[in-house]
Amino acid sequence: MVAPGNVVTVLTWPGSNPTLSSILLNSHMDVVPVFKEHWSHDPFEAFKDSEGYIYARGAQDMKCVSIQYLEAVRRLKGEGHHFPRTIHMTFVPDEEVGGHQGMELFVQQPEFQALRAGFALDEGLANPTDAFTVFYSERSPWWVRVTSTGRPGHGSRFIEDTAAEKLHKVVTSILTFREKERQRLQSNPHLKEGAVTSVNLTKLEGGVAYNVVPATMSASFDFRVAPDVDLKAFEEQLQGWCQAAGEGVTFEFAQKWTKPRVTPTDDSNPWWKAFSRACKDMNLTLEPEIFPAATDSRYLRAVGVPALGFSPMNRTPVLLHDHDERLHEAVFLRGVDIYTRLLSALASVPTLPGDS
Ligand SMILES: CSCC[C@H](NC=O)C(=O)O
Ligand SMILES: [Zn+2]
Ligand SMILES: [Zn+2]
Repeated sequence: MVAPGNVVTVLTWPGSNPTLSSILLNSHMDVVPVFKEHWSHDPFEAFKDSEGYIYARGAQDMKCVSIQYLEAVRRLKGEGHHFPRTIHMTFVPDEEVGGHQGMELFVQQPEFQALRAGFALDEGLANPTDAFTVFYSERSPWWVRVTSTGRPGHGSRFIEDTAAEKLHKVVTSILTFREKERQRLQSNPHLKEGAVTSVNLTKLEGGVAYNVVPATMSASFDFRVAPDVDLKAFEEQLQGWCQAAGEGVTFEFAQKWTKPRVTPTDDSNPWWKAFSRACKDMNLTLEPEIFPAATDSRYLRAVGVPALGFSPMNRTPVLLHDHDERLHEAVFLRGVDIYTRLLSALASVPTLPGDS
């Protein structure tokens, strides 16, 4: 148990050489809510239609991956394989709301240290093309609430220095920045979504009556900061926008990740070498990218475990968190084949400098 009511389940397949670090196959157990009325089938029945599409909340995010890990290990064991490195499967809670009651705590516990993870796989995203996306880093979620205070009064008057005017200035600064980043992404075909910083205005709060000018109003933003951004300078920029709007404008964080890490995707990283080699042997095309949102990989990378985000779903639209989340059975089953090969390769990576 990592926190009250939050359990991490670990399944272990011991390797033949216990001095080697292990392979961690992570997946989260929780899913996001549904709007049932917008679904073609009951989202909690895992209904398979006549074409072979499996409809379910979690079909992509990420029950598919948890089951594929289990099936790949089952197959390898059934075929009598035995690898040098231990394989652990971790099933964690709370990912969808930030992992604060899950992986964030687990990586600090002795039980995690005891796993001696050398490398981890975690979730990725579907890819609508023939290729498979693999994620080597993530953007940092910064959830920021800007609160503006000003002079109240009667709604019929030209009150000076109102909370709304100053909040409007901050909103404009931030949405102007948003547009700049959007243009930067749009104008450069080499840039993928995760390589620029995104922001959305997601909440506006304040006011009590039409004819009362409120003394305070707030706006909440979901920033996803690209991993190459200087975070100190970025926070100063936020401060600058608030200050420029006038007196009494402050901000606070509801989420603030400050330890972005990059898992190398070249042959200097033996795990990448084994992973990409196995994919090449299967004729899979890989598209390495930065994960646009946040997963538990960030906690693993931050404690020094190199991690790749990979959900083997090609020719599949990205439907996580969406209505009618679904996955074709053929893609799902091929994913089991893919993990079977990947695990054989990863659990056979020879002794590394950090091992023993
Ligand atoms: C920032 S904590 C929330 C984590 C969440 N992860 C999956 O969707 C996300 O919004 O990216
Ligand atoms: Zn997920
Ligand atoms: Zn999710």
